[in-house]
Amino acid sequence: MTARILDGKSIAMMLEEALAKQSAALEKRAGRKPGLFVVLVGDDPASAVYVRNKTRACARTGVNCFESILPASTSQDELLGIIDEANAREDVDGILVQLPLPAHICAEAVIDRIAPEKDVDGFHMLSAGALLTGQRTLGFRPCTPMGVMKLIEEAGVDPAGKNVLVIGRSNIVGKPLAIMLLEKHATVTIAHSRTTDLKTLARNADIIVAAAGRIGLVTGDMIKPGALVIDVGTNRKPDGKLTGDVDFAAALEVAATVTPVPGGVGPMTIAMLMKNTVESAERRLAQLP
Ligand SMILES: Nc1nc2c(c(=O)[nH]1)N[C@@H](CN(C=O)c1ccc(C(=O)N[C@@H](CCC(=O)O)C(=O)O)cc1)CN2
Ligand SMILES: [Mg+2]
Repeated sequence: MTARILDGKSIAMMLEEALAKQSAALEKRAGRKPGLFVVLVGDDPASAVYVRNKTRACARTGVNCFESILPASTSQDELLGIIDEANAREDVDGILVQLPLPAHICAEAVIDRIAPEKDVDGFHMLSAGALLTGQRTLGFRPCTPMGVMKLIEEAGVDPAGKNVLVIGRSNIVGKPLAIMLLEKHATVTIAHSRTTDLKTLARNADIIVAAAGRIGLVTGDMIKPGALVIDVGTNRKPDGKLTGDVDFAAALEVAATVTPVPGGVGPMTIAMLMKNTVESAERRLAQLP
């Protein structure tokens, strides 16, 4: 059996084409493009790549990108001041602070300083609460879980009644994704570093989402034949190449559908960021007197 490879890059490009039309129509009504304010602190090379990919996606989707690239020595108070300024700007619909931040800065304090109506990363406490309580008109949903849900839909799999194993319990991926899957009536198990017998849980799963950040975590013998396997991992191998958490070649032999790394979840994350930004601009325009 050779699984279908779900091409996140081309799905993301199709979504971005639709968003470009939506933002062009919005620009005609509002007299300005949607605006995204992107903050990068420090010199983490991976973060620099992700921010560059986001600014390119802004260009493709007709979103104005305002970049604030700050040295690693930036203080928390300086950063909070920059957030306050972006919160007050009329031409900024979305604000994102690229994570991780340098160790001397408290990420939670910075994220919660972002005006909730501009929290297009969906990391603010209000967005998390809205997700947990199923409110769709308040806050935003985090981009990677949104991208995973879209990939599941594109795979033609309805999560209702399915056993889904989410490996990883981060605030960015595992926890919000579990809530979104529950909303779609899946039976969700969250596995993490203290989970015993991951193999038995995985063998029972109709859908596996691997988001633990460990090369080779999901091996072929852990996958139920015919399962959908979504790989959120972005790990660097010693040769510098990017790889996921799943043994991709082995998964192809057992699963029905598998996402690749690169070219799976990553581009979907960025497309969903653009979606949230355009949605924020729509909401803010609708509230003008
Ligand atoms: N403020 C945020 N910080 C972080 C987030 C986030 O959603 N918001 N998520 C991750 C990193 N991330 C987005 O920022 C992200 C990671 C990977 C990709 C991606 O497109 N990956 C490509 C490969 C890119 C490469 O060559 O390195 C792929 O998988 O095809 C996009 C976004 C942590 N921080
Ligand atoms: Mg990917």
